Amino acid sequence: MSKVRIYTIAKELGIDNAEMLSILDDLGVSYKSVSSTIEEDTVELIKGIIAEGGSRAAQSGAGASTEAEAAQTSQTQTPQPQTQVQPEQVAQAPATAAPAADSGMTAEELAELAALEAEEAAEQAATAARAELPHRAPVVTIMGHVDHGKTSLLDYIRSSKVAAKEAGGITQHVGAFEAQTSRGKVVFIDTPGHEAFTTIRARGANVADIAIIVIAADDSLMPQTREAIAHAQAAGVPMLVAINKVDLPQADPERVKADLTTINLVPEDYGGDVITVPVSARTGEGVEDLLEYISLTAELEDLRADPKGKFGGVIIESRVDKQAGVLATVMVQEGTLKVGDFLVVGENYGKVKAMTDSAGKRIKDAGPSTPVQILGFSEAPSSGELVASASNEHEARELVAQRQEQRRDEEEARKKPRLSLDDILGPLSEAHTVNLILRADTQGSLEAIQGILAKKETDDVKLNVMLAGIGAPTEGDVLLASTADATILCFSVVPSGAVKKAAENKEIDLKSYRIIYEMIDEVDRLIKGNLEPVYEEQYLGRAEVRMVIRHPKTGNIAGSYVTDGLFKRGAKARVTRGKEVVFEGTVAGLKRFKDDVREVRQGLECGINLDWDEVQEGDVIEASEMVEVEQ
Ligand SMILES: Nc1nc2c(ncn2[C@@H]2O[C@H](COP(=O)(O)OP(=O)(O)OP(=O)(O)O)[C@@H](O)[C@H]2O)c(=O)[nH]1
Repeated sequence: MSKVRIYTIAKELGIDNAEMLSILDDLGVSYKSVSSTIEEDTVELIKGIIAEGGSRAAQSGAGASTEAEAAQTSQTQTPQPQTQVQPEQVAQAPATAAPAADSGMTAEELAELAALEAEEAAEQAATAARAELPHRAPVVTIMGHVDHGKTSLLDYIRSSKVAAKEAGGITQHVGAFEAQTSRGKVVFIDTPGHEAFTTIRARGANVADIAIIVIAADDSLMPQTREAIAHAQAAGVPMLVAINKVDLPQADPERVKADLTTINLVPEDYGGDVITVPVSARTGEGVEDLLEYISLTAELEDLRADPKGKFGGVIIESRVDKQAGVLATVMVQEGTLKVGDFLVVGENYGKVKAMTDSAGKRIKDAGPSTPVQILGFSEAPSSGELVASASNEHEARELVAQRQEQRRDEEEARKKPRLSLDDILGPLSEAHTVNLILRADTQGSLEAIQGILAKKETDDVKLNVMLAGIGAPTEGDVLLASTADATILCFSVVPSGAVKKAAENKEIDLKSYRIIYEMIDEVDRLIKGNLEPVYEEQYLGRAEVRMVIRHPKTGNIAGSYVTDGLFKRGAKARVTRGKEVVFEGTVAGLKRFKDDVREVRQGLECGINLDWDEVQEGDVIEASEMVEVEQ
């Protein structure tokens, strides 16, 4: 029985890939990706379903609908889902006692539920609104080991996919170019390499939608291949593997695929979901397939942007031309950029005096996923800086002033560190993960270290080895660490002065070890630092209230005698009268005679302020404190 690729059959049937996957889900057919194959029988079944039209959901028995149907329904409905809860309903919810009784929920629970529903409805509305936006072209970056053919691949695509007329117009490198493929436009970032990619990310921008990892078929996985993969994974960008140089007699694409499995990237032929495409940048073999896979991946990513929305873009690169002045390449991400617009980058602004597309043609406006070179900045912005627009010069200046003020505030705040809830508890949304970049002298040491680390993970703290590389750490590692808040641990390799300095500048922990167990101790410390602290109540002491001193300002003070242990200011206090606990609170103040003191020991008299006016002679106050316990 022959098998057919999912995307091929989708194309044949004239439905998009997402819908095809949805039908397969309904039928309970398992697949890895759109390039997985399915049996002819299944294809016949799908053809039948499509011919029957709307009966698909019924046939599945689960009542599930495809995305296409969902989209149709949302179009026929009012824009806001019917279940949406209006804010005033949320506000009223706590007061509606009757439904609370009916549903068995408290008023608070009902309010919480209503708030959740409102949030969900708002999310649905946002998703529905987004689904109405037009698609945009994917932005692709090419990464891989030195000499594996990144530049050659870009050159091949540029020379074959940029219209000949326009190709003549390319006089200089602008950092990105647009290729026309049979499935539409694809934008390529023209500076290959993972450092360039992560430099942009380190400034807070994500410019590439898809990463192509180029691996030479005669060389297979090399140190920078692993680095490139780690950088793409850290960015959460989908990857396609281009196995290049397949024209060479010594090319061994199968070895590349087998090697990929050793770093947990399992190619489709091996039952995984990593798409590998054999190509030759020299002969052009496989390049069409690669472009096809790029478009398929983009389709699944459902890339959309609003050309009418607020403009947002990223600086790809900039340079100073002796005659023209500052030339900056901007990737338009949202909205439309027009000649005459005011742009704000960091704390500078400029006016777009002239704009050219990546083929060197003068243009007046540019929509999403368009790289443009603009003239108008007085200072060269850095790649990765975000670009915003302002409607006039006044607004641009105001935005710059706001940013300057914000920066000063942040600098001030940094000078006097204040603990936030996040500092104490850690960000609530994030699981505790320790990100590590490992560098060692040999593959053997790396494997030994990873073996030990795998046993260190606990349910509470996960270790994420973003990159395990042979050789000294690089500046690229420091960049990666800075975007992922990772620690770099080196075993038997030492960083160069430049890398050390880069780590210092970016405040990255970079440590070198000669003894594996010292390195593991460090990991233990990192794990410990990420564990939620566990506190235990510990008894401190007991005091008897012998008289109550009325105090108009601070409230009543319990004149007491410490019969056991000690009392501390700030300790927890529990007051018992006879056998009954009458108050629980804190020791707000502690006095010996007229002086405020931190603690009072057994056998001494003191004044205890509990911030509670009902204390009586004869009450017993017990003090305790919460102490962190070793785990
Ligand atoms: N036979 C063959 N040679 C190729 C192919 N692709 C690239 N090369 C050659 O491999 C060498 C390196 O190619 P580049 O494109 O410069 O590689 P790169 O990855 O951009 O290298 P760096 O920019 O130095 O990181 C050049 O001599 C290319 O001509 C290919 O598909 N087949």
